[in-house]
Amino acid sequence: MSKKTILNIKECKNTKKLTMITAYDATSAKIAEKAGIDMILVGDSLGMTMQGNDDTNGVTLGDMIYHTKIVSKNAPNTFIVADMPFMSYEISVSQALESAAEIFRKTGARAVKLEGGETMLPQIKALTDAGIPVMGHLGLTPQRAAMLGGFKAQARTAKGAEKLLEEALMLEEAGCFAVVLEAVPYKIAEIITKKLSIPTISCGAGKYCDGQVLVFHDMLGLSDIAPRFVKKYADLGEQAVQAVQSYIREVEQGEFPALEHSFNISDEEWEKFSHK
Ligand SMILES: Nc1nc(=O)c2c([nH]1)NC[C@@H]1CN(c3ccc(C(=O)N[C@@H](CCC(=O)O)C(=O)O)cc3)CN21
Ligand SMILES: CC(C)C(=O)C(=O)O
Ligand SMILES: [Mg+2]
Repeated sequence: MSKKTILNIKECKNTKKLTMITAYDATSAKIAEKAGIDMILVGDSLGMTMQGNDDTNGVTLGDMIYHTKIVSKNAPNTFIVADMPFMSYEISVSQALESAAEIFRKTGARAVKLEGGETMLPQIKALTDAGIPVMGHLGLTPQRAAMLGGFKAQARTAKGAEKLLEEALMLEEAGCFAVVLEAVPYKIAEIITKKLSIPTISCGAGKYCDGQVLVFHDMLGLSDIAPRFVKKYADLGEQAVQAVQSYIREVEQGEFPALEHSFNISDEEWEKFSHK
């Protein structure tokens, strides 16, 4: 399987559901590529999954570059999108261009994702004009959680839904090749999906979007947070604790390491040594 382009991704609208998962390190990148995912997101959710913070706002451009480089190297045939972290693009168009250029040059990401609607249109236009594909992100935009009153579902009023639809259309017009809709009612996401000609990617936006994204750690049961839109496909966190407990018990009881985990020496050499 070879690396997709933004054209391949756009073509998936109305033909094939797009699948996306986050990855932050070599292990998750290899697993995602081996499984055959369409796109990997190096999400700023790494501030929570990798760094153990309560939000994503502590993540720096340097952090994103570090993790995206590792992911690109270990998933060389998968389309990789890197999140632009908090305050690396909001200040000005030139800041956005410089930050995205650094990500693009140094990491092997094929696109960047940034959060926000109308106020980010100048940044989105400038990046796409400069040749850097942009994935939009609307609805619950975690970098603005403080303004939204927490990690709360969005567009649950008629007025909020109107605004969301308008902004989604603006993002398409500004040049985004796809847009993530996070934590919005599925009926609203369905309407937006029908009105846009670029793919919509659901993260808690229901089944009518053109694709879906989940955080690696959440779907594998390795995460502390559990938004209602996550389905746990495995319980690796619990299995890992049990495995470490078995290890502790076996070491303490002298069962591990056994002979099969140990190196031997030939009898001849042993004789020579032990008579010294
Ligand atoms: N590991 C991880 N998974 C994510 O999905 C994720 C991150 N980190 N970090 C960035 C944001 C934060 N996200 C979150 C975090 C919590 C809820 C949550 O607990 N929501 C509640 C309340 C919803 C409401 O009040 O409307 C829920 O029941 O889903 C939702 C999205 C989504 N993103
Ligand atoms: C949850 C997804 C959409 C994201 O932005 C992230 O992982 O950072
Ligand atoms: Mg993110």
